[in-house]
Amino acid sequence: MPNTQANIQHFYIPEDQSFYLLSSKDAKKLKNWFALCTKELQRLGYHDIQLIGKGAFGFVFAGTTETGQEYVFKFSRSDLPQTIQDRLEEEAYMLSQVSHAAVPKFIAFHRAHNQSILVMERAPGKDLEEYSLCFGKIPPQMAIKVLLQLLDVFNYLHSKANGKRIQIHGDIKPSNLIWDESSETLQVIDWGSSVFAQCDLRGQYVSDNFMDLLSQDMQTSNARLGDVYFIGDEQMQGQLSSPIFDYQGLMSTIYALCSGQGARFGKGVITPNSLGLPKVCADIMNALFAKEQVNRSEGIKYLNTHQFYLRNLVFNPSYTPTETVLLPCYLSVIERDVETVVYSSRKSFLREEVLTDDITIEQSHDAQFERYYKQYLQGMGDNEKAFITAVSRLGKFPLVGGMAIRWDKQGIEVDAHFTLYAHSMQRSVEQSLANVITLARAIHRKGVFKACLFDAKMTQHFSRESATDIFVIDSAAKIPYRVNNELNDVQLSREHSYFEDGSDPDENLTLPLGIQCVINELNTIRHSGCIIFEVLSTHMKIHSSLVLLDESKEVRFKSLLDDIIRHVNDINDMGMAGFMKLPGKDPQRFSYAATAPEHFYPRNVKQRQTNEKRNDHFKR
Ligand SMILES: Nc1ncnc2c1ncn2[C@@H]1O[C@H](COP(=O)(O)OP(=O)(O)OP(=O)(O)O)[C@@H](O)[C@H]1O
Repeated sequence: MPNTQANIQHFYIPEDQSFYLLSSKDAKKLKNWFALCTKELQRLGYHDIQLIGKGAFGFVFAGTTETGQEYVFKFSRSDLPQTIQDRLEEEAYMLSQVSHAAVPKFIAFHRAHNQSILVMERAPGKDLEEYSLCFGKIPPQMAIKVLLQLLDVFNYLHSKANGKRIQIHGDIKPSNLIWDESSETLQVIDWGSSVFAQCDLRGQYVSDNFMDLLSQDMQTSNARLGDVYFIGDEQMQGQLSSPIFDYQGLMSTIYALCSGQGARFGKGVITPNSLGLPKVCADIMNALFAKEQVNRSEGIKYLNTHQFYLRNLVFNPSYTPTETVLLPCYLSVIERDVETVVYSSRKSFLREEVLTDDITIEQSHDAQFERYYKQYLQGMGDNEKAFITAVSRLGKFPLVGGMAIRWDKQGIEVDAHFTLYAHSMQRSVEQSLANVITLARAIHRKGVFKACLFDAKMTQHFSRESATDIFVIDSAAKIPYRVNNELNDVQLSREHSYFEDGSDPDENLTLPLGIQCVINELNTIRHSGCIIFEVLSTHMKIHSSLVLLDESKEVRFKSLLDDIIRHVNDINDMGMAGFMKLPGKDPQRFSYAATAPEHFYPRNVKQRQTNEKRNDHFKR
């Protein structure tokens, strides 16, 4: 088991280490590495090389062959332990075993200078996580298409026909499904968790003969963990590998896509019955999410025997359910590329939860498991995990701002302000914000949760040789801000300092008096946003997203921000400290609610459609 204590060092943990938050040395190393990969691929005769994705294990490039075929090159991260890097070769082998139209073909596996590269065909389209971030919750008719196509892949994968071994994918989730909008077809990628199944769907050992059974250690699971945000109980508990894993991944995927979330944890609050799905689909989802294994197995059986019924469900393309905006997001006048990073007080949020070891599988060397630990999800209840995950998802939009949620006896009080830099994503962002609120309403606790979203491209970096040296300050270093008069009618903003309720456990950096005085004076000028100081032994970062709301004070505001830079070398402590100011009118209040209201796809759509058609005809 990884040492939890050792992993929990900083409170404000970015979801993913943004390139823009790396020290200049690390950023240069990564840039050089990308350049090297690109050069290497060009040398091999590929053109139009671009970085198209990154995951926990590696980076993915795309390139085109001389004959115009598009390939994908998956590089393992060179900073991972060798045992994990070797997994890419196993992934290549498992992919090479698959021959299905919905799976990109394996091309080659190379190892050069300690660097492994997996080459495969490029699946056309967008991965479904990105798709759902762009367009929000997917409609039920699309969900059914995704579901049926995945069942078709499973049908092939899990079959023993023609001497084939039962293979499981083991990591079905939105970002591993590439959706081609024009043909409405999907392709399944990322075979890094794929194994040959030890059991079939009925739980019978899979083996061709008796001797095989004797020679195999049937007590030890060969399962890979998959993504902890999407896997089911069987895989999480390290049971023998079976096709059940894929059905759990499938249902988590459909659930996440239909609810606009990035995980399955919220299913007890944003229930399958609240997603606007046809009742039969919600029933199947409920069965697959059931606590009792027997109900889950029944659900899979039902799903497989009722595919015909699902295929023939009728939807009304003009039907759009009404949606309530619980928290608005404001659109910036200018659209631009923002590298959003979320810093939140999730560590103190978790600290209140009882830490229990709910994982029994020996997974200490699994990178996914590390990620789970790093994000402090282990030991939390499902609703809390869902809430934290929903906040993290906000960081995937070009969105800046902040939010403070306070739980009290009557419910929650929410102070928030968000600005979105891509107008087309407004619906998706507002759905994600609504999810944060719905999940917060289902959690009973006392205290405050705070989250700041800022653009990592605006972060100011300072470096020094060692912890006892002073930081080198570039004369051009400036804390950026923008001026906005649009919010002038808003009442004086409320400050949310992380110190506001006395000494905050999330704060472990003591700022020098000079900076504290500047912050106090800044607080008297109408502005919103956040400023966060992060001091490491040889690297210091000042993250910010400041909006001045009183133009008449601009000269003073600017000079105070310059004063902060001047005082940087008075800091003789390490850790983090931050301040957030929200322009909030009155904070919004919401009562507690254990679950979202029920909502199914309306029945008799066919009849309504026919009536509508008849009326249309009549009008003509
Ligand atoms: N064959 C492919 N065709 C198109 N896009 C691909 C392909 N393979 C990978 N990608 C893109 O690269 C991203 C990362 O790839 P992949 O999921 O295989 O990496 P990983 O390191 O295993 O990620 P994870 O952390 O999800 O396990 C995908 O989400 C997808 O956008």
